[in-house]
Amino acid sequence: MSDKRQKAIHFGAGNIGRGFIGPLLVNSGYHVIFADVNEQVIKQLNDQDSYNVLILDEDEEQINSISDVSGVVSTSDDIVKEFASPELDIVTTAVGPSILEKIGQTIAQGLHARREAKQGPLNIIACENMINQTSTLRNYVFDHLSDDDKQWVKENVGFANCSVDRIVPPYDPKDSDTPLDVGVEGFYEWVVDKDALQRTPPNIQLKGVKLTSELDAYIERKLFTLNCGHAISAYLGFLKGYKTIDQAVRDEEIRAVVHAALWDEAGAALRRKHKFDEGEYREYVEKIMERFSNPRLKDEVTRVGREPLRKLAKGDRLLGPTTMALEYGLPTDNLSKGIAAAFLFDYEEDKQAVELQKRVEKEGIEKVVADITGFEQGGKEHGTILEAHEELRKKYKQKN
Ligand SMILES: NC(=O)C1=CN([C@@H]2O[C@H](COP(=O)(O)OP(=O)(O)OC[C@H]3O[C@@H](n4cnc5c(N)ncnc54)[C@H](O)[C@@H]3O)[C@@H](O)[C@H]2O)C=CC1
Ligand SMILES: O=P(O)(O)OC[C@H]1O[C@](O)(CO)[C@@H](O)[C@@H]1O
Repeated sequence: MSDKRQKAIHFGAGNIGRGFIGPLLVNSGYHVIFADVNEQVIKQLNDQDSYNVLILDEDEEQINSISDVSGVVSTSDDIVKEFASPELDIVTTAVGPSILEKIGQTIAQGLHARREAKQGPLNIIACENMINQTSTLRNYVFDHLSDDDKQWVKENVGFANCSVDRIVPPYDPKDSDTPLDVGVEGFYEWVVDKDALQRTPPNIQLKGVKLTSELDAYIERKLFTLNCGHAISAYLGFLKGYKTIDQAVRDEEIRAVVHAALWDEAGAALRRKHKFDEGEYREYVEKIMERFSNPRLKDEVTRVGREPLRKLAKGDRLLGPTTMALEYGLPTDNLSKGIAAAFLFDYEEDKQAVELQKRVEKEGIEKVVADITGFEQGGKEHGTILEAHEELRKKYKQKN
């Protein structure tokens, strides 16, 4: 690697970091420095020349070798020093929404060091499954900056929101040559708010990234279609005893619910709000159903359903489209089945699932549904969810 090569720092050397964002930055010409708390992964990244990204599509066998990467432990001083490097151009994250607060402080220290070193502008993009996650990260960063640093950051650092879509489940180590290898689907979409970006010399063109001034439409389309359908497939699949998403969507009953939720309910609302072309949106939904059906991904329902309280947050993938559909007077029966199934996700290894089940046991399902969804007890939508919950509970939980 030449010393003058432009650098990117990516927080989170996990599935999406190694399987999507890192490779895309490398292909754009950056040397990528992964920053992670996992010291073993960081050591492997520094010890190995490269790792493989395996494309796991049904009709495609492809292996891409990713080199020109290194790692730093994100809690060490090394990461702060990297921020002061003249070659640093972009900082990205894929650590999980709940970790953004923690790395906010590290990024603030890094930006302070960059200002002290009199280095130039920079862009920061958080790639998490959450609406406007970079704005959230920016707030955490600002919590740790002095007034002078804040002024410098406002003038020199672009915080751009984005939408990020590629299914990258944990990869079975038995199937790979090295523990760093990842298995991904061929499809990917990374859409970034172009108006929030700072101009940074020498302006590397990010390859494979779509820049837009209409990010809200892309974010809602992705979260309320791909993530919504995924979550419904996961929760209904879990109830019916399926292990993976492809098994769940091959079940005719589940497939019908997911498809109707996406096309007739969430999709109908999205098409009204964002004026998406009907034909293009239909293709988008069909492509998503095909992606879910990919047996080579072996994507477990418990991974896709992870953290049900986050997924049941207002504005997230289940309640977001439901509220939007209700605003347009559209049906929500299938979305409500997905929501009801989320309340039955009693997966013992998931902390949020355990917490949710404890609340239901203690406070009763009527109250918990009302508190979490915001739909009033006695109201129509609350009733639809409760009815679906009762039906699913009786059918799959075999309790009276
Ligand atoms: N896996 C996927 O298909 C997709 C995931 N996402 C989003 O990307 C984010 C990451 O997801 P995954 O890659 O699946 O998770 P993951 O668990 O595979 O990776 C997260 C990584 O963050 C690291 N980490 C945790 N705390 C950290 C800290 N304080 N500093 C630095 N690194 C830290 C972990 O050690 C881990 O390597 C989530 O927000 C997820 O919603 C978005 C689109 C696709
Ligand atoms: O990563 P989260 O938000 O827990 O949700 C799982 C979702 O993330 C993805 O891994 C990537 O979008 C999807 O496969 C799935 O809908």
